[in-house]
Amino acid sequence: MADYCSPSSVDESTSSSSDKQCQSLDTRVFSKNACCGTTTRLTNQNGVVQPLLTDLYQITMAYAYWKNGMCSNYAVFDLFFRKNPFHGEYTVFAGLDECLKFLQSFNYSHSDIEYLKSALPPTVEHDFFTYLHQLSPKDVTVYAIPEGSVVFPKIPLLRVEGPLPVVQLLETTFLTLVNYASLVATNAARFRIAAGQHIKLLEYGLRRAQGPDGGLSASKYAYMGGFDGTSNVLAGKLFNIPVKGTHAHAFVMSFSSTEDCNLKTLTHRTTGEVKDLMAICQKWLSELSGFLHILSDEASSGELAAFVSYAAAFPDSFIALIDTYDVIKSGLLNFCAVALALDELGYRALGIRIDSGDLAYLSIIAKETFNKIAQRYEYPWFSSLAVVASNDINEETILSLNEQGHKIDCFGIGTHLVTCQKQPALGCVYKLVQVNKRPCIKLSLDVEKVTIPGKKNAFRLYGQDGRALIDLLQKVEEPAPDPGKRVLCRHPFQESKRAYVLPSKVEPLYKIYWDKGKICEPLPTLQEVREHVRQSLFHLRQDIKRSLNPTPYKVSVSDDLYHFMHNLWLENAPIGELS
Ligand SMILES: Nc1ncnc2c1ncn2[C@@H]1O[C@H](COP(=O)(O)OP(=O)(O)OP(=O)(O)O)[C@@H](O)[C@H]1O
Ligand SMILES: O=P(O)(O)OC[C@H]1O[C@H](OP(=O)(O)OP(=O)(O)O)[C@H](O)[C@@H]1O
Ligand SMILES: O=C(O)c1cccnc1
Ligand SMILES: [Mg+2]
Repeated sequence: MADYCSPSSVDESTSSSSDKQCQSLDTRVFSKNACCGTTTRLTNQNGVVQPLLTDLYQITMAYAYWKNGMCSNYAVFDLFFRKNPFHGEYTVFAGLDECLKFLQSFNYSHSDIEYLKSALPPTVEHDFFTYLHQLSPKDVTVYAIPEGSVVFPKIPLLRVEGPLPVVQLLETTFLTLVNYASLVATNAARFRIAAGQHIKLLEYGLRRAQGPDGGLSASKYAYMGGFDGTSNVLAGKLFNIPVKGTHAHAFVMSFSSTEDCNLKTLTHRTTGEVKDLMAICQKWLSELSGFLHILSDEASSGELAAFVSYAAAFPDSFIALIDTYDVIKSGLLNFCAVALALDELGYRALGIRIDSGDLAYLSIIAKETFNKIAQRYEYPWFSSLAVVASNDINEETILSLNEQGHKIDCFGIGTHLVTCQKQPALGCVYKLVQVNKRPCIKLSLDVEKVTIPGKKNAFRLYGQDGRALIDLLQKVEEPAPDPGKRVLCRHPFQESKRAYVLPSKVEPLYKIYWDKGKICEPLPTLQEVREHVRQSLFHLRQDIKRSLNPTPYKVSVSDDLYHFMHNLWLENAPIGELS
C-alpha cells in the first residue's frame, strides 16, 4: 500500500523495519509528524480546564458543607456510566490523564476568588473564600481503571475519596473530561472494528466538531481509539499524532486551464535535469486516453493544471482529489497521467481521494484502472496506489461497503466521528457511595439507576481462552478472587440471576493514580494508551463487539456485596401503605 496510508511514524517501539522506512517518508509534507523530538505529555493541554470549569452548585454545596462543619468528612464518590453508547456492549475509557493533570494544577487563583465573591450572594462569609483559596487535592485519593481499557456499565471507572467538599468540587470537571473523551474513543474503536485492522483511518473532523475544544479532543481520542492520523495540525503538535491530508476541491476549482499552471517544470530526482512536467503529463494523457478509451477532451484541463501544480509542489507525495468534475472521465485520467509523468522524473505518486458518488463502485474502477496500467506498462507499483474515500462516512457505511466489496485503502472521517451523531453523549455520573463509615445508596423507581453503595474493588475474570468472562464488584474488605477457584457472581439487581465462574486469570481493575497530592502511577504516553485500547479490545469476545445486536457483557457483584446493597436498600426504602 502506498505510504500515504502507511503506519504512523510514532507507532510504538515495536515498529518493524518497513515501519521505519515509512518513518522517513512520513516526515514529508503529507504526513508530517510534528513531534518536535519530544515524547513528553503536555502538562497544560487545555487552559480551559481549571477549577471554575464547573457547575455553580458544586461551589454552593461546598459553602454549605463548610458552614455546616463537614469539611473533614471523608467521602467516597464513584464515577461510572449506566449504558454503553452506540447500541453497543462496550466502552473505551478515556480522559484519566487529563483528570490527573487537572488535579496537579488544581488551585483557586486570586482572580477566581474575586470572581466567586461577585457571583455568590453577599451573605457568603469571607472565611469561606480563604478556605477555597487554600484548598488543594492533597488529601484526595483516586483509584482508577487504566485509561484505554474496555469498560462496562456500573463498574466505577474512578473511585474518588477525600474531604467531602473537595471531592464534591471535582465532579463536573471530571465528568466533562471523561464523558466526551470516552465517547469519541469508543466511536473511533467502533470505526476501527468495522474497517478492520488493515485499513487506514484518518480523522478529518475539526471543521465539523463542537467548537475548538471538541475538535482538539476529538483528534486526540480518535487516535487513542485506533485512528492512524488526523488532519488537525494543532493536535499533531500537541499530542504527537501523525498529521496527514490531501487537498480540497477549491484547489482544483481555482485552476481553469493549463494556462493557470505556473509551475510547469520539475527537476528529475536523480539526474537533476529540469523537465517540462506539463508536457510529459500531456503526452501521457493522450497515450492513456487511447488505452483507457476515454476522450481526452472530456478531461478537465483546469483539473490537470491543478494536479500538475500540486505534483510539482509535492513530487514525492502527490495525492489528488479526483471527484471535482467526473471521477472516471476526468479525475482518474488526469491523475494517472500526472503519476506516470512523475515516475518518468523519478518520483512516486501516493494515490487518490474520492469524496462523492458510489465509493464502492468508484474505488473498484480506480483500482482496476491502476492494475491495467500496471500491467500494460509493467509498473507493478501502480497497483499499490492508495484509494482514500471520504464523504459523510459512518460505521454503517463502512459495514455496507464491506458487504458490497470495495478497494478503499483509507477512510477520511469527520462529522460522524467527532460529533458522535449516533449518540452525542455518554452518561457518566458521579455518585456519593460513602461518607465517613456510612455507606450511601441512591434509590430510584428505575432499578437500574439505584447506586451500588460503599467502597468497592473491581476485578475482571478471564476464561481459559484468554477472553474476558465477567467483571465483578466486591466490597473492599473481601479478598480478591483466586484464579482456578470458583466464585459466585450475582446480577446486581435480579436475585435469580447468578452463576459460579471459574476464572483462569483474575485482573484487579484499579490502580491508585493520585495520592498525597501527587500522581503516583507512571502515566503511559498517548501511543501506549492507544496500544492498550487494542489489547483490551482483543481480549473481548467477538460477539460482544459486533455491531448488530451484540451479546451483553456480564457485570456482577459478589454475594457479600449483593446482600449488603439489598439490606441497605430495604433500610432506606419507605414502607408503602395500601388504602
Ligand atoms: N457504495 C456505497 N454504499 C453505501 N453508502 C455509500 C456508498 N457510496 C457512498 N456512500 C455514502 O452515501 C452518501 C452519499 O452522499 P450524497 O447523497 O451527498 O451524495 P454525493 O455523492 O456526496 O453527492 P454530491 O455529488 O452532491 O456531492 C454519503 O454518506 C456516502 O458516504
Ligand atoms: O464528510 P466528513 O466525514 O465530515 O469528512 C470531512 C469532509 O470535509 C471535507 O468536505 P468539505 O467541508 O469541503 O465539504 P463537502 O462535503 O461539500 O465536500 C471533505 O471533503 C470531507 O467530505
Ligand atoms: O486532507 C484532507 O483530505 C481533508 C482534511 C479535512 C477535511 N477533509 C479532507
Ligand atoms: Mg463532504
